[in-house]
Amino acid sequence: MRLLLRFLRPHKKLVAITLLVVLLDNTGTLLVPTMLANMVNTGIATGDFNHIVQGGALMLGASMLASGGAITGTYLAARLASNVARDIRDAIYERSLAFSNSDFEHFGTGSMITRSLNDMNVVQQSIIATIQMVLPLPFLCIVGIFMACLIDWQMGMLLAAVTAVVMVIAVVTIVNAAPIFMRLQKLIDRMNVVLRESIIGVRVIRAFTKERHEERRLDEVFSDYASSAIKVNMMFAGVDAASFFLMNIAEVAVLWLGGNRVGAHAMEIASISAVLEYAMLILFYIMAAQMVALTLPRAKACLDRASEVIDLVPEIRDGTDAAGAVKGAAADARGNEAVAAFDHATFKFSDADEDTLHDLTFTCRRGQTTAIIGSTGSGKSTVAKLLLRFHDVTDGSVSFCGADVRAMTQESLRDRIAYVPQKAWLFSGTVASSLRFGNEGATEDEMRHALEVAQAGFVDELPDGLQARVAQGGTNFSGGQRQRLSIARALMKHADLYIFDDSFSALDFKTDAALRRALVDETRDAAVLIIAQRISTILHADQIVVLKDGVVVGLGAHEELMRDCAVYRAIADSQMKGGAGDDQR
Ligand SMILES: Nc1ncnc2c1ncn2[C@@H]1O[C@H](COP(=O)(O)OP(=O)(O)OP(=O)(O)O)[C@@H](O)[C@H]1O
Repeated sequence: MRLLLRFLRPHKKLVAITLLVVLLDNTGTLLVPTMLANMVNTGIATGDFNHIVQGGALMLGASMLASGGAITGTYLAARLASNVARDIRDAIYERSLAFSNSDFEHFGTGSMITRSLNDMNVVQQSIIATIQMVLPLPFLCIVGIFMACLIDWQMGMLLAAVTAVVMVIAVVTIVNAAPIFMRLQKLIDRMNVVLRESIIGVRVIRAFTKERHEERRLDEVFSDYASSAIKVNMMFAGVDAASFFLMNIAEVAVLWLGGNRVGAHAMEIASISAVLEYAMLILFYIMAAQMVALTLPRAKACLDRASEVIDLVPEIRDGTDAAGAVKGAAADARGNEAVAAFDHATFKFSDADEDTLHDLTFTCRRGQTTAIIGSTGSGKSTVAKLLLRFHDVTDGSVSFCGADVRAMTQESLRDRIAYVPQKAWLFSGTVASSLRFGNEGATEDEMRHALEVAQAGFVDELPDGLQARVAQGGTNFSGGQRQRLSIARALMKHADLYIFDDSFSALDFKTDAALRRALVDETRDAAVLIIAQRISTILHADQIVVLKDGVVVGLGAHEELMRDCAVYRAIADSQMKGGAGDDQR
């Protein structure tokens, strides 16, 4: 609820106008029965035509107020709900941008999607229904009973008694239904997770002929959802039937007592219809409010789930950029300035038992290429993630241009790093829009130059060239083409540090060598960090860091390592024997 109030606050004016319009709508609705009774009791009974015309005109005014209020109220309520849902979605997305990898893992991608889309739809619909059906209820009950009392106090009391009984039944139903709705929301989440996994992994499922197994798994979650949904609908049906039954009982009671009161000359005949209308109006609104109230626990669960995301304090927090502002670090004897430096850096994933990286010390210098090699799982990509602050070290430090990365803002740090991730991911659009992701204001010449350096000449051969379509994830390109496009995207950025995380693995040896040759000029004024599995890719690096189980077991140039580092020698020997080590530059 706190979250809802927080997001309603910027729309204070719209909230006030909407409530006022809904109030006018209900006022008009409540005036009509009394006006009708007066018109019939006085005008028709006395044959006073003027009174009938005046009464009719007043009724027309009240009806117009009610219907105008209803139309405007519906529009304003929908507008308010859409704005609030949009703002919460924006807030969820904005918060997710600050998430570290473990923050993301905490929620899961499927759940993040459900929270942003499905949950917010529920909230949006609930806001509209609450404004129209729940909020007017106290006003309608109090004023309706009051108007009935004005007509005849015994009839008013009868209406008050019926209203109280129906209210109690409604509250009991709502309390019992709440847990089922909560469960329903969790099951939607679960369906989303399982469905997403099956759709993304459909090729693997087919390749392993696991279709039956997946069908069973999906059927299980769908069935769970279906049985809960059936329970809910049974409850709705029960509530519906009970409400109509009570409405009919109330009608009979009003007619019976009304008849007696008219017989006793305590009330006029048309007043029965006015009280009856108040009874029906109040009971209809209680019934509608009850239906809406049944869904409110679900909306509350959705809001709570949004709060969990929005109020999560991200694992990675911005520094002030003041104390540790990037000031440039000391240069080495050859005048190469330190860009990124690991100083006894240790890192452990929160759910891991052991350190993933342990006591790392090395420096990436401007104008130099540093390479990291090691067996799979040795922690190479984690080094890149620490530099980008997707995670923070658990001990020691990582600094960038002389400042501890934790003292910088994430934006100022990442602005100065160009990163080619291990898994080349491209956003849907065109080749040009993909490249502009790295530099919004890039000219066509700049894009062509980056493509040339990245050996992505194939773009020129596409019928639409730079305007060629890129599917989501870049799936309409081959793995090697994707890699080259994502390298070109990184090159669009003028950075202090270029990180290539296993970015040449899908390239043939010739392209790999040509690309690295072209990169030398392109990255002359920056530090380059290449993470690779192939010796041939890193052979000419100024320094090579050899990782084994998260520990640096060798640091130096190729020849030194071949001489002094058994792990490096073993990797090189295994690749040379396979012929992969031939440098084809
Ligand atoms: N989110 C995570 N939670 C827990 N452990 C993780 C997580 N991500 C990676 N690891 C573990 O950290 C270790 C290092 O992973 P990393 O991706 O850095 O290895 P890598 O050397 O880049 O491997 P590869 O060459 O296969 O890409 C692995 O043992 C991996 O299981």
